[in-house]
Amino acid sequence: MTEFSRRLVRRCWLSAVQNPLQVISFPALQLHVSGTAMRASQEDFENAMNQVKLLKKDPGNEVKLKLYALYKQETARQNYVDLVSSLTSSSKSSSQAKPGADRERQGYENLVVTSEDGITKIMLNRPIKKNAISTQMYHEIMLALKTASKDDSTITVLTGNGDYYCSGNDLTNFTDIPAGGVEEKAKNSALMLRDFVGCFIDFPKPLIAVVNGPAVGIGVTTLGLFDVVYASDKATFHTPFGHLGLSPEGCSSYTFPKIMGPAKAAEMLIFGKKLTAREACAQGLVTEVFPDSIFQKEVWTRLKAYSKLPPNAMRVSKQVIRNTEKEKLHAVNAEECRVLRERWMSDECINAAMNFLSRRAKL
Ligand SMILES: CCCCC/C=C/CC(=O)SCCNC(=O)CCNC(=O)[C@H](O)C(C)(C)COP(=O)(O)OP(=O)(O)OC[C@H]1O[C@@H](n2cnc3c(N)ncnc32)[C@H](O)[C@@H]1OP(=O)(O)O
Repeated sequence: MTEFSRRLVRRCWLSAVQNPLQVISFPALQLHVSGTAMRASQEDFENAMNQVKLLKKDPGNEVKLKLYALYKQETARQNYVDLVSSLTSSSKSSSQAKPGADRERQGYENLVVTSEDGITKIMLNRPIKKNAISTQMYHEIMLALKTASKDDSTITVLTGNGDYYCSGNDLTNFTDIPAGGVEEKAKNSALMLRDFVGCFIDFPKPLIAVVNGPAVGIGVTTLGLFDVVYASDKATFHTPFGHLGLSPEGCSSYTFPKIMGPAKAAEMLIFGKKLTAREACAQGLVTEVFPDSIFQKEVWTRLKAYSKLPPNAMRVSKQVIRNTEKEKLHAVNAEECRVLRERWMSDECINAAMNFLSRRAKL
């Protein structure tokens, strides 16, 4: 490693620890002082990124992840925009509901959770990031599901705000490396993922996915654990695990072959074949597809009718259908998380995540 890159890496690391919200600044570059904060200009930042690409020696996965964690901090201002956008969409969503009839649950940063007409609706609300699931969102979704499992609604719905249903795991989740390094990160992530998927396996009431747009990764794999999946004809279903150096999760290694047969499941889970909504419906992953123009109206009319059915009968029927599988599903979940823990530490996976973060690759 050259002296420059050593200083660059050290500076990045110190910057991350000391100034988590400060725009990245590099010692080899001229710094601009604005008020009390020191900020590198956009040009400085781009120069530094180019210098990193020119490093002769690979600084290793851990350092690369730290660099990209800092790279993402350049977008701290974007977080402000995200937050404002989520506030705007929350108020839009509540304005669609009848005044006074809708009970909005407070305290979620990236979800809007409402209960009305016997239906608890959990809406992923990070449209500017295509509803990618951040670490905080995993915890929020778990909390929302646990709360919904005990509330007085009869059915629970998961959907997305904006043009996407969900773009999968937030690929910046892995740039936040704890003191114990990548291994500790992988261990913690596997534990969190196991709990997250466990909440879907154990959910006691009818669980319905209203897939309003494209679904990626874990947004697709968990669909095998829903009771009913309605999709807009604009939705697509993509599990690009091969491209990302990953392996299946969400119990899809078990549910997908069962739902669509092993060959179709392999095309999706090994080769990352993207399905249209109609293909996903033909293969049994989706219950019914609706033209996007009438999707919301048709689906919610139907769900409101379903929500009036006797709640205990619905609950018991779900249990009869699902309970024999529960133990198997928990075992599959544990095994998928064990394999993923290894995958997350692999060069294949780390390089794929960095290619996305450095804007070199998209699906
Ligand atoms: C942590 C433990 C649990 C782990 C569980 C594991 C799960 C596995 C998976 O889920 S694998 C799937 C991971 N997802 C992806 O690989 C999708 C990556 N995203 C894309 O390829 C594209 O963004 C897109 C095709 C979804 C949409 O492309 P489009 O051109 O329409 O839009 P943008 O790319 O401009 O996206 C808008 C902003 O949203 C950010 N973003 C989108 N998806 C993600 C994501 N998954 N992670 C992080 N960020 C995402 C994107 O970066 C843009 O942000 P910007 O405006 O700041 O640039």
